[in-house]
Amino acid sequence: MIKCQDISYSYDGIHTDLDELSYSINQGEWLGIIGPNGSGKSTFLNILCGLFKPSKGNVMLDGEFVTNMSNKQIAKKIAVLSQQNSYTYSYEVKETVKLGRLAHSNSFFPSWSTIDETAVNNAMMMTGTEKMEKSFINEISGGERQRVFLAQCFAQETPYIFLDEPSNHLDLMHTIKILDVLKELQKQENKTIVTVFHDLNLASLYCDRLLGLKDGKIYIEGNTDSVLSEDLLKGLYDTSFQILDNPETNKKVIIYKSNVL
Ligand SMILES: Nc1ncnc2c1ncn2[C@@H]1O[C@H](COP(=O)(O)OP(=O)(O)OP(=O)(O)O)[C@@H](O)[C@H]1O
Repeated sequence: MIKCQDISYSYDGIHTDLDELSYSINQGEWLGIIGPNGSGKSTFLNILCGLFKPSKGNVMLDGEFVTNMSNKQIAKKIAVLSQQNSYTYSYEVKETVKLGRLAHSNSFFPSWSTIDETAVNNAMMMTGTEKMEKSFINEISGGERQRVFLAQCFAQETPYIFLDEPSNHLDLMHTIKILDVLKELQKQENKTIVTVFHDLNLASLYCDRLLGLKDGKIYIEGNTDSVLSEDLLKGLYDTSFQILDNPETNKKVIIYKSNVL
């Protein structure tokens, strides 16, 4: 379980980018974080996993203060896909996925076990990256690279998986394939998933609960169906939506509305 209490964050020490946010994420649930650009979604995610230290408040991960945990201790618990993954090096795809196993090595020069090899191969199968294992990551497409970084997260085999816009650059088939893999991991291995979503239909389909941020504060939160209401979404995004029920899936369908058509 992750519990954060009164966390605030400022990038420049002047403006408040997250404002006294308190929230809990339960074991085994899929939380979607939604909200307009600049509302604090990525900042919140980075604080939850210890990448950013809050200027105020604290985060507890399974009963321990994140700020008291080493990077390796956190990496054994949380795999993170950031919005912008850097690849200033030109590693091969499989070498890049293997970096996900560093969290589990106990020495500076880690030995490679069959457990590591299996984890990497499974992660590459899950993401459909196995056929490009010898390609260099600076010589593949944006969507292929996104799947490589997702594979790196899966290879880390952590109980928590945090993904900032996982469908970035992915075509529709790969979007569904990856999100289905995550749903299976949640159901079968009780993993806790936290994803930032801009596509509200994906949030509707996959998330158990939604947290809507606006101006660095919690604007709405609750189970997915209760958050996906026309009034609440209009207030969150300052634009209108139509919401229908899909009788086949029992999920809400969000119809985007143009202001000029
Ligand atoms: N590196 C930075 N330096 C200064 N301010 C930043 C930095 N990164 C983000 N901010 C500011 O912090 C606030 C929250 O940004 P954040 O990236 O968390 O928003 P977001 O909800 O993830 O946005 P998006 O949907 O555009 O990805 C914004 O006002 C943004 O301008």
